[in-house]
Amino acid sequence: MDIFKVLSRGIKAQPKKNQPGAPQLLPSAGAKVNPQFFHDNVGGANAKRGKKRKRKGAQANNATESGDEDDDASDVDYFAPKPTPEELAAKKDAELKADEPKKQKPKLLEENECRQILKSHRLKFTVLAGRVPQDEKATEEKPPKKQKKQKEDRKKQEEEEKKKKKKDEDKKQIYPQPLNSFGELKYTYGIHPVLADNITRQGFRVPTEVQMGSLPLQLRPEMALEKATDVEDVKVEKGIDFLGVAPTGSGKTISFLIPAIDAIIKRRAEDYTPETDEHVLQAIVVAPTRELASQIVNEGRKLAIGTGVRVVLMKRTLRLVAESNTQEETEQEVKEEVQDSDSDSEAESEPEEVVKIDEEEEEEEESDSDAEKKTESRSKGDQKSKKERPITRVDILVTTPKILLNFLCGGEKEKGKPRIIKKTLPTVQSLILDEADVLLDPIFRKQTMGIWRACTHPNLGMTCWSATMASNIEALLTKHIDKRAKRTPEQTPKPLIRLVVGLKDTAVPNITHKLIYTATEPGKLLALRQLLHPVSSADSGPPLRPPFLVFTQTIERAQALHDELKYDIPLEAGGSARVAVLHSSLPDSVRSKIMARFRSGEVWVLITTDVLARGVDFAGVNGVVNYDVPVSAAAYVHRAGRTGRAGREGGVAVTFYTKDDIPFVKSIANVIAMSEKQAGKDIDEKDTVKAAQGSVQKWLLDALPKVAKEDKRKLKVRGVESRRTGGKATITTKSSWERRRENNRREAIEASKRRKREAQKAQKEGGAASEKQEEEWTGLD
Ligand SMILES: Nc1ncnc2c1ncn2[C@@H]1O[C@H](COP(=O)(O)OP(=O)(O)OP(=O)(O)O)[C@@H](O)[C@H]1O
Repeated sequence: MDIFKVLSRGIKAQPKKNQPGAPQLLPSAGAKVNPQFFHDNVGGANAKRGKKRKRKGAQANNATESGDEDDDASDVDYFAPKPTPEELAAKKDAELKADEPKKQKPKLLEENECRQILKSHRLKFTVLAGRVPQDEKATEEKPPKKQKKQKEDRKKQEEEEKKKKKKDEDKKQIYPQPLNSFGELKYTYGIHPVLADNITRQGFRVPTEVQMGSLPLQLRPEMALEKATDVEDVKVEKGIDFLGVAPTGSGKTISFLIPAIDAIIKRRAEDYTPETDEHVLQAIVVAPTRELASQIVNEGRKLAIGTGVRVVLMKRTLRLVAESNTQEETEQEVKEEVQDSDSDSEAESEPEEVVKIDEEEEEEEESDSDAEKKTESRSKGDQKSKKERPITRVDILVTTPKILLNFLCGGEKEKGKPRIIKKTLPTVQSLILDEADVLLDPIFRKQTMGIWRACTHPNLGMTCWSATMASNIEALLTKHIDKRAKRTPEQTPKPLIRLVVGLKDTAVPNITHKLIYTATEPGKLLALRQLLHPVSSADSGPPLRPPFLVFTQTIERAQALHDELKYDIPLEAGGSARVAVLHSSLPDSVRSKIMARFRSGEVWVLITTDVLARGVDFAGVNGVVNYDVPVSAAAYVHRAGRTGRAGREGGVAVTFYTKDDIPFVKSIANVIAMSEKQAGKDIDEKDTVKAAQGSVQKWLLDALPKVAKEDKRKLKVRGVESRRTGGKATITTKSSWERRRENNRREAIEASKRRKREAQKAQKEGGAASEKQEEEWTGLD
């Protein structure tokens, strides 16, 4: 046996298996095989050929990367004279030159091979906007026709257009180069070596599908499309706009951070002079919640180590380099956005908890800065000190929408007044929208659009990311990109390329979904307790292992559920410290502490609202419980996606539903059925859903009622109405009879207290009056 192993034994105490915080319960418990979700075997000889080439290319790159090339020792002359410094320098130069052709002439795959690889990983690229029309003249020169005939022609044309719409979609598909290994980032796409080393240091070995598809196009679009055919009208010299739709936990964050950081390093190298500031705001990442924004900052900082790129989280007290806005049209445009969003009824949206996050953030920020202002005003006066705050030096700014818009508008929104963007950010060349569908949803649309307008650089690039993307949001994005291109006709329009990984809008395909019906609200609590029970007997192999998240509809319900559950974990297993609650009403510092405790595995059950539904990455969350039904299919996808991240197997998503939820469960059941189909769990030969194997019974799926659009919209905004107020808003196992009895008792006690108080008051008043009378009466004396 290795003597060092023997000696080092006992230095580090090994935690016992069932001890609280033992490794099997830490958030790394999920089996991690491959971060990729899809690796289909696409049949045919071509597929083999594609794969073979891929392996060869990857091997070549790996060899270059690790410097493994065989050295031939037979050439070495041990007795040769020592080379002079000049000779050594010349040799180094020659070596560098020999290296150059490798970087300049990377091996690219033929389109056919790209197609096979992209297909096997279920990557689909479509050009949504910005194709440059090739035969404009031909359409202009058509001879005029008679009115009647023109009408008929138009009708025919419309019908044909409808028929061909699907075909056109396929036609617009393109097949760019995929990224076969992270080594290619350095040797083929020329990212900075320090950035490449940071990626390796994070332990990322294989690119996920979204990274495979998006990185080549974002880094070197012209190279990524070099071998693609039918792309003459896709002009990419000025870069591209990009829309990435990929499953939750598939690594979208580094897909947008790597190009952003690399572009900054390159621009800095090109433009640097001793007079210019090293840090110029060049990229903005917008995310809907503070938790997500600070997570992105952390990821960005890890990737930017040693590159000199500064990634900063936006705060109210931050001052940025900005120009005064001189465009008169801005006010009008912001108004237009509001009208657009009002008329848009189909948009997917999150419940008001999400809206609240941003608003409350402002309130908290306000209180912080108020305190700051007070101390400052004591010495120099409020206004003056505000002006003297130093400008923050930043390259990449990560922000929630409202806080940045407030900076651009010079303060909070005043009631009844339109917002005017007073400052612009002309240096920003890249705008990144994470969770773009919710940022472009009516909830955040005005703010997001305001930020977009303030980024006035003529070559602004836009990338949008989410696991779900409603078609109306996509259309809105396309419309605005087109509009922007029209405003600068002298520029070549950038194409908007969309990448969809797997099926659009489906949940994580590698987790188990469970729909559980309980007739009543108290029944849900009992069912959750049954799921929780295995927590205290970890040996029995529970189906839902900690750590897991429990989602409720409202803050009040989250709080109430926490009160009910906090003593359910035995003291020996950690007791009430194992259960925590997190929602937007809690102060920022408390939220951060709970997040840290959950990440470290100290908290096993985290009860929360939709504030944690999007983007937040807890690497090893084993399960998600939807205590209250999610308000939309998209909300289900995002909640369920907190588990099974980066390809981890074994995640479970349990959804409870009661009688009240039946009208709304169909869309969720459909998502579950589709994601199981996508994972290949329940497809028979005829490609139909097998009732027995899937989590959702087919008869149930068919029987569930369809919901009217208006009801769906209401549900998205307010959730299930009965859970907001009244008896059903509270969470308890007590029967309604018991609760009514308790209520009556409470009310009786209250009434008796009130009567007592009133009697005391009356007595006091009576006493005071008689005292006064006594004081005034002087007769006997
Ligand atoms: N190539 C990779 N190999 C292994 N792990 C990876 C890779 N890329 C990203 N990850 C890890 O996968 C996890 C999920 O990544 P990320 O948060 O970017 O997902 P996402 O697609 O943005 O999810 P969501 O839609 O929920 O926001 C992170 O912990 C990240 O570190």
